Amino acid sequence: MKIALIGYGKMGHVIEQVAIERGHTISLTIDKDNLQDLNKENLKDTDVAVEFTTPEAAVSNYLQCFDFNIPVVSGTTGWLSEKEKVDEACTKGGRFFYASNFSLGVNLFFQINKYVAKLLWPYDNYTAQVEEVHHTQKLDAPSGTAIKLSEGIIEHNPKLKKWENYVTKDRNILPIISKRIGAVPGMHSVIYTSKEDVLTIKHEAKSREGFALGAVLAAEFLVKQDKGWYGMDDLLNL
Ligand SMILES: NC(=O)C1=CN([C@@H]2O[C@H](COP(=O)(O)OP(=O)(O)OC[C@H]3O[C@@H](n4cnc5c(N)ncnc54)[C@H](OP(=O)(O)O)[C@@H]3O)[C@@H](O)[C@H]2O)C=CC1
Ligand SMILES: O=C(O)C1=N[C@H](C(=O)O)C[C@H](O)C1
Repeated sequence: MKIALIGYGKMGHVIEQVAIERGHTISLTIDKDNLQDLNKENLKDTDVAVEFTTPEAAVSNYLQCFDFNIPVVSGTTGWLSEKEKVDEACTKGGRFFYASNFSLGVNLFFQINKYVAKLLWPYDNYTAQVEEVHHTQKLDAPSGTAIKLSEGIIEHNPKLKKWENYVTKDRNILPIISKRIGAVPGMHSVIYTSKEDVLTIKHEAKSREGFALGAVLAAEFLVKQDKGWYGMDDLLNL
């Protein structure tokens, strides 16, 4: 496959490595300083774009690619308040694959998380909390993964009404605690605490390679699909 990389930062570089290892070529690299190169002429030899940029840039990058009939895989977090625009574009012909976290382990964690939430919610002695730790360059908080974990818990716990990104003793609110430390690639925990014990489910990324491999596998999957919005549950048959 010929892959256009949109966003050539920490993730863009690791995706390039993994894509080449899997026999793909990079047809185009777009970063903040050459945005004008994202055009029809430059994309004519591209099969799929892989987009890891910023919350502000992501949606306009997707829509531009769809206009040129290029399918997009994206892992950029923090833009989902604009989800409707992308939904609409996908009904009109856009091919899109989105995951807030492309690692296999985290996608299994999403499933385990819902199961544990279903088991534990009737026990009033436990209170839940989500914690995420990332490198100090991360722009958004809470992380996209922490939001998805929290939505999974709230879906299965009728006592919880919403999540908030602060510590609270309100038992109707699920707190998400965000920490920014050094170069941590990504750590997520769901913690249930009672007077007697603590039950923790935790995922720790050792590097960015797991995210990059997931994104390249998603690109290989997306080029074979029809228009629409896809995610890791489609890729992994979860
Ligand atoms: N889904 C997943 O599995 C993962 C998701 N992420 C998410 O991916 C995103 C990127 O992460 P990361 O690579 O660490 O961040 P970086 O800051 O290292 O890279 C982002 C790159 O995008 C560039 N950029 C900014 N604006 C534009 C634009 N309009 N068009 C094209 N490129 C642009 C930046 O350029 P410049 O430096 O010049 O500003 C930078 O090189 C984040 O939202 C992060 O949360 C990260 C890891 C895994
Ligand atoms: O910004 C990052 O680095 C990461 N962002 C994603 C998120 O917001 O969930 C995924 C991963 O944890 C790394």
